[in-house]
Order: sequence, then structure tokens, then C-alpha cells
Amino acid sequence: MKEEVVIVLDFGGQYNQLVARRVRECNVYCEIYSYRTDIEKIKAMNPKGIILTGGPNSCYEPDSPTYTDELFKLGIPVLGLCYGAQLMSHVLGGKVERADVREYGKTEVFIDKKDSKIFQGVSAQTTCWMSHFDYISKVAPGFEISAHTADCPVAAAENEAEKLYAIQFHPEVLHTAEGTKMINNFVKNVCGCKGDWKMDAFVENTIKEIREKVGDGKVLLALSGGVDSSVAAGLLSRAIGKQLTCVFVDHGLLRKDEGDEVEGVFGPNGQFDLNFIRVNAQERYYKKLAGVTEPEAKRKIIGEEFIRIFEEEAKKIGAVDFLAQGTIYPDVVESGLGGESAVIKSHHNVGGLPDFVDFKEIIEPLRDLFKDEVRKAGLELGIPEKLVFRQPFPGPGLGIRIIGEVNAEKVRIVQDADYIYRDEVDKAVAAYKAEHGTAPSWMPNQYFAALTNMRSVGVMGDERTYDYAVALRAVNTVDFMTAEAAEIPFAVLQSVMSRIINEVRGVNRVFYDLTSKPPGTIEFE
Ligand SMILES: Nc1ncnc2c1ncn2[C@@H]1O[C@H](COP(=O)(O)OP(=O)(O)OP(=O)(O)O)[C@@H](O)[C@H]1O
Ligand SMILES: O=c1[nH]c(=O)c2[nH+]cn([C@@H]3O[C@H](COP(=O)(O)O)[C@@H](O)[C@H]3O)c2[nH]1
Ligand SMILES: NC(=O)CC[C@H](N)C(=O)O
Ligand SMILES: [Mg+2]
Repeated sequence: MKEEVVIVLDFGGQYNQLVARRVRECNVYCEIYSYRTDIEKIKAMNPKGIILTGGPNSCYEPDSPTYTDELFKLGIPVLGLCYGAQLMSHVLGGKVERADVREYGKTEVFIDKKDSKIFQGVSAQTTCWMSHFDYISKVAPGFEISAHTADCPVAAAENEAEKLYAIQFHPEVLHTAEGTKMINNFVKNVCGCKGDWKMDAFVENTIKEIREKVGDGKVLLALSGGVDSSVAAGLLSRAIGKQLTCVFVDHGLLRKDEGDEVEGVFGPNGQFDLNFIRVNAQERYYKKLAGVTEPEAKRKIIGEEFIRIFEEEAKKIGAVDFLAQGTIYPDVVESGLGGESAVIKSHHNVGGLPDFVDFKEIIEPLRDLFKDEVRKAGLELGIPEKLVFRQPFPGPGLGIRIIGEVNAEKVRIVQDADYIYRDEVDKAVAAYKAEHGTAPSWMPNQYFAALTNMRSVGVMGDERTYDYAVALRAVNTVDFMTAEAAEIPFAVLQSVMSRIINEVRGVNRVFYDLTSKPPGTIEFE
């Protein structure tokens, strides 16, 4: 049992995991539970505080998610955010109604209760992120209004004596300028947490949990050589040593030379002492993908084939009960499994899994973490920085960077174009670093070439061409949940363009993708 835990109750909001990570950033352990969780279970965990998330519903409608008022009478501090704030007011006898003016986006909030514990050190006027239709028109008995906006009389309210706090805006998103301070105030000043939880505690506890679960059984880890599964490999091999076997699948959709590079790092001549198996399955994948164009269908085929290969390898090892994967939180939420949120795309390792998986259990030690938290855990485990700070590469690989049907010819084109793109960006970054001593501000967190399904007319060597267009993508992002196109200098893009056209047969046009996420996603399918 963790000494100090704060619980987040999920009412279907978009930013639930952000709430949890903001709490963890205060060095307090935090877990998310559905609003359907029984109050006895909550009491048994003895949390220092409870946070109610936002959500798409209106709390005054009959079938909306709700919670027993007992929750507010346990003496445990409760912070309601947006829907959570409205629900708290509604359940405790205030009034919530549809507003005339909807507030969405950055909004100026005026703090009315200067000595509020939650607004300690926060400016009297502060920019916050709003996203609501409904509003609290009357606070519940015992509550006082602690902040307002031009359109919203109750931007925040509190019952200090009962330690109940309602906030209409979203302190968990970075657009709320002083939001982190507010959450820190709740966790430390109101809940009285010491804040001595750290990533090393996550690593230690997870190793302990893995040992307990696995006993003297065997585990097969799906290892891609990417950040997440490498960190998972580090955790598992610390926990269970040679009871672990890592299986790396070369599905013919990897980047240029990547198969050999991964084998070089994790294989018998590499830097880790692991049972490592490489499976070359190019032909098998190309056959399955022939003629398939629909993105979700492609993802599911790739996901299923991974599992079938893992099952075959497990049979060869004998009596493998557990399959481990480097699943992280964004994979879960985009696959539509993060509570009430919508399916964006079925990540091959979560929503894209086949219905039947022939393992007793799936182990995903990083399932609740964001990428940057995974990297912290990797450093804690002593995994080399070069691996920890690699850019992500999706499991379905080039399969989702080739729009439409996948075949060997298209794979060759996108591999070669991508290789040139990465080479030129890396050279430009290195040159900038040599001159300025730091990385450039445009340094992308993920960058790659994709093959559009579009062919167009060009002229090369006085001859007509009718060839493919390559799209270049580069994004700046912290958590890969939202992203902006990176401002790569035009000169760099131009040299990429001319090298791709000159060196990659079958390409006569190069596009730069300016789309942010949302509305786009980072990958193309
Ligand atoms: N080629 C592969 N062979 C074996 N397992 C794979 C392969 N590609 C992906 N996986 C499994 O699917 C999981 C999810 O893939 P994903 O790309 O999100 O993570 P990653 O490759 O470990 O890290 P990164 O995000 O840095 O690429 C991996 O952690 C791994 O368990
Ligand atoms: O393992 C994975 N399996 C998948 O099916 C998958 N789809 C997207 N990604 C990676 O997730 C991050 C967000 O990508 P999107 O904006 O395209 O959803 C980006 O870093 C993507 O590379 C995947 N990773
Ligand atoms: N973001 C939210 O939690 C929204 C709450 C509620 N659905 C509203 O529109 O006000
Ligand atoms: Mg990967």
C-alpha cells in the first residue's frame, strides 16, 4: 500500500490522465478510478484527497454520472473540476443550469478569495482554460465563491471547513497558466501530502509487483527497440532476469536498417544480457496486407499478426504464461479504452489486439504513464540516453505511413525518403548545436516521411514523370496527445526535397505537413 495516494474519479473527461500526471508531478502517487467505483473501495484505499474530473454530460439530467453525497462527508478533501465541480454543487444542494454564454478556451479568471488555500501565490487575474456549457448558478450551502469570470459568476467555489473545492476551469491543462500551482496547492496545502513519491518509487514498486505476479513463470516481451518496450525490458529483466524472453518482429515495415540496429543493441553481441529472438516476417506481412487499403483494417491485421507470431514463439519456448508489451497511456486513450473517450485509432497493441490471445495474462507495466514519464523511468533504470530519447516509432511502422495499399515497392520508397529526411534534420540539428551550444527551438520530437497515395505529373530530364508525392511530417509535442508542426528552416526542407527527388526513384513531389494535432493526428492513418 502506498503511504500517500490521491484518487482521481473519472467522469469521462478528456484530460483525466493529465490530472493524474499533474498530481504525480507534485511527487504524490495518483491513480484513476471510474465514477462507478464503490465508495467502500475508495475508503479502503485511505486517500489523502479525491479529484473529480470533467465530463461530457450535464449533471442535472436524470441518467448522468453521479456519486453518493457520502463522498463529501468522509472528511477527505475533494476537488471537483468542471463536471466534477458542477456535480459537487448539484449533489450538495446548489444549482447547475445551461448557461447563455458558453465559455471555451483561454479565459481571464478573477480571484475573489485572496486567502483561499487553493489560490496561494496565484495572480489576482489569471488566464485559465475553460470548456463548458453548463454553469453553477447557485453554490451549495456552506460554499463561498472564490473566483469569477466576465461570463461565469462561479469560476471557483469552496467550503473551506469541509475541505471541498469546486473549480469550473481546467487547472490540469498547460493553457491554464497557473494551473500546476493550483493542483500543487490542493495536494500539499489542502490534502497535506508530503510529496515524497518519485519515479524511483514507481520503478521499485513495479519490479516488486511483477515478481509477485510472475512467480517462477515465464514472460515473453514484445520488444521493438523503441523507448517504451526498451524501458519495459529494463523493468522486467530487473524483476525476473532470464525468465524473460524478448521477441523482436521484423515485419518489413521498419525504417531503413532498423532491424539490424535493434539486433545489434539487444542481440547476443549487444549491450544487454537478454534472451533475444528476432523473427523475420516480411513476406508474411506483405501477403496479409496485399489489397488492403482501409486504415483500421490495416492496423488490425498488423496487430493480429504480431500476436500470432508471439504465440508461435511462446510455444517454442514452452509454458509461457505472460505476454508483456510496452503499452503507454496515449495508446490506451486513443484506442478508446481510457474510460468514456472516443476511438481515434486502434493502436496495434491495445484496441487492435485480436479477440483471442493465447496467453494467460498481458503485462503492461507502463500503461498509466506518458512518454516523458516513461523516459524518466528509463533513466532511473540506467538505460542508455540514446535509447531513452529516441523518437517514437509506431508498432505498425511504415504500414501507417503509406496511405492505402502497402507493398514492397512503396516500402522501399518511404524507407529511402525517410532516411534522407532524418539524415538532413539530424545534420542541421548538429550544426546548430555546434554553433549555439543548445538544440534549436524547432527541434522536432518526432519527424518522418510518409508516402501519400497521390501521383502527379512532373518533368525530370526533359521527360514527363507520373510519380508519387512524399509528405514530410515533423512535430513539437510534450506528451504526443497534442502537437504542432515544427518550424524546420526552409533551407533544410529544400535540401531534403532535392535529395529525395534526386535519390529516390518513383518520387517527383515533396510536401511539408503543417497540420497540428488536433485536428490531424501525428501519423497518417
Ligand atoms: N516490431 C515489433 N516487434 C515486437 N514488438 C513490437 C514491435 N513493434 C511494437 N511492438 C510492441 O508494441 C508496443 C507498442 O509499440 P510502440 O511503438 O508504441 O512502443 P515502442 O516501440 O516500445 O516505443 P516507441 O513509442 O518509442 O516507438 C511496444 O512497446 C512493443 O511491446
Ligand atoms: O505503438 C504504436 N502503435 C500504433 O498503432 C500507433 N499509432 C500511433 N502511434 C504513435 O503514437 C503517437 C501519437 O500518434 P497519433 O497522433 O498518430 O495517434 C505517435 O508517436 C505515433 O507514432 C502508435 N504507436
Ligand atoms: N468539460 C466539462 O467537464 C464539461 C461539463 C459539462 N458537460 C458542461 O458542458 O458544462
Ligand atoms: Mg515503436
